[in-house]
Amino acid sequence: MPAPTEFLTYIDAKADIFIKRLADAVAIPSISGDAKHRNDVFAMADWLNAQLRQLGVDTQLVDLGRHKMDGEDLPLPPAILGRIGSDSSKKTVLIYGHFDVQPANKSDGWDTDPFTLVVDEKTGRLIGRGSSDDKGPILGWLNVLQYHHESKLPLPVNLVFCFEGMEESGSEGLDDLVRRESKKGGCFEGVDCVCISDNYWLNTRTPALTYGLRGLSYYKVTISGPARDLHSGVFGRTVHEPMTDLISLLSTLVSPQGDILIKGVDDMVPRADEEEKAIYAGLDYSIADVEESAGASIALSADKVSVLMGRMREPSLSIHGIEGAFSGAGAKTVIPAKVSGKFSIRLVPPQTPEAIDPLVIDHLEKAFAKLGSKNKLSVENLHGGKPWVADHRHWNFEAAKKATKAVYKQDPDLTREGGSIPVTLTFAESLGVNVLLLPMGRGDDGAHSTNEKLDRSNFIEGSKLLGTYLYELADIAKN
Ligand SMILES: C[C@H](N)C(=O)N[C@@H](Cc1c[nH]cn1)C(=O)O
Ligand SMILES: [Zn+2]
Ligand SMILES: [Zn+2]
Repeated sequence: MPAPTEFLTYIDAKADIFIKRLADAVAIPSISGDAKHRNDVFAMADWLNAQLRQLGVDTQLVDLGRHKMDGEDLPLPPAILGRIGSDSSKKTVLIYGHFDVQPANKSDGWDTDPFTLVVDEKTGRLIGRGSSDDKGPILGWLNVLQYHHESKLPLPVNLVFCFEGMEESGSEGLDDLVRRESKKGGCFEGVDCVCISDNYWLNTRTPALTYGLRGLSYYKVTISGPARDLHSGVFGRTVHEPMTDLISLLSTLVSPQGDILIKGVDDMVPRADEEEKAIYAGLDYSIADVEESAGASIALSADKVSVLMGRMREPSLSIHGIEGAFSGAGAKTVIPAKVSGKFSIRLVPPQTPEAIDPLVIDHLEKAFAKLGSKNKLSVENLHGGKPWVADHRHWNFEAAKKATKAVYKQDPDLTREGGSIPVTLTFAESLGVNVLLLPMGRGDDGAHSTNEKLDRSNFIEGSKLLGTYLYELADIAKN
């Protein structure tokens, strides 16, 4: 059964109201990685919970306990579990999304306030933190619900929702909840498949279905020594400087060409054969696409296949920042007493955080010993998640392919995502069902970056896509 034409026209007709709702969601700065914003993540959970309830979803807020972040003991934001429909003749689809966002400050280089959604009428861009990652896609599901609620039409499938507020900070507490609720009698019992809309097309033209994610291992390496910050004129060339040690250590991790220099990490991954390379060669992607979304001509290679493999099927190591370093305006002549370098490794099968941790720690300890410094080293793993790859020949993907064809009049690219959604593998393993990633946004949305946006057409056509996918699933269930 195709999606009713009325559904498609309804989504078009209500576009401005849906954009207003996205503006309300973006206005809540639900930054999970910043203790100062923890109340906002709670406020965002309440906002979303109220929206779901208004649209007929039976929900509960689940307390996930507490955790330590940057030495502070904090309450974890609740997960929202919901259900609408319990018709045993219909398929049951679990929808996951996250309502937390990455940090954003105007001073990072945003052109506008990150938490005020700007509708750029000229370009059709909806600009604001979380517009693409992941508030826009979550609101896409609300748009689908709203049509059915207002038209008093039953959904073509039963829906179970699992929304969390800690995805950008390691999904703390969620794995246990998913495992618990997947058991007999749990909220997820009877789920036939999972759909996650939380990644991006490869480019700006071709819709995508995604069957793989990289995992993640995030590290904080701290060097401390002096009892306090020191004057470089008084102590320079007199003491071991933590920042000098840290920069030396960080420079041993990865080459400027992206090769990971920690022994054993790159070697863990089997090489791609010609058949696999042909998959990457067939994707609608070019070096111009990567350079356009990066905003500069800085691709590591001129070869499309090697660039795509670097993003989709190889591990990568990125250095993110240095806590405790002087970063203000002016020229302060300080020797910082304690500095922490933050870096992460994106993992691919068969790598896991457990297998990578000892290699990283051993590497850092040996490299630090070589410096002959009297400072102190400590290494922490802040969070991690395993990589995931799914069977894209499954009926869950077939339904999404048909829906894409119906809405976008195009076949989707089949992609593996370079980013991570830690809970994906937990869903796949605990429920034993297929998981599909159905992205709403484009490759140039700038998720995690400045001026994050979602194109109006992706929000509106993407909402149609999510609804149409549910109808295609119901159709497959009947045949
Ligand atoms: C792909 C997804 N939208 C996303 O952005 N995931 C994050 C997850 C994460 C882990 N630590 C911090 N964030 C990502 O891939 O970075
Ligand atoms: Zn993200
Ligand atoms: Zn996300």
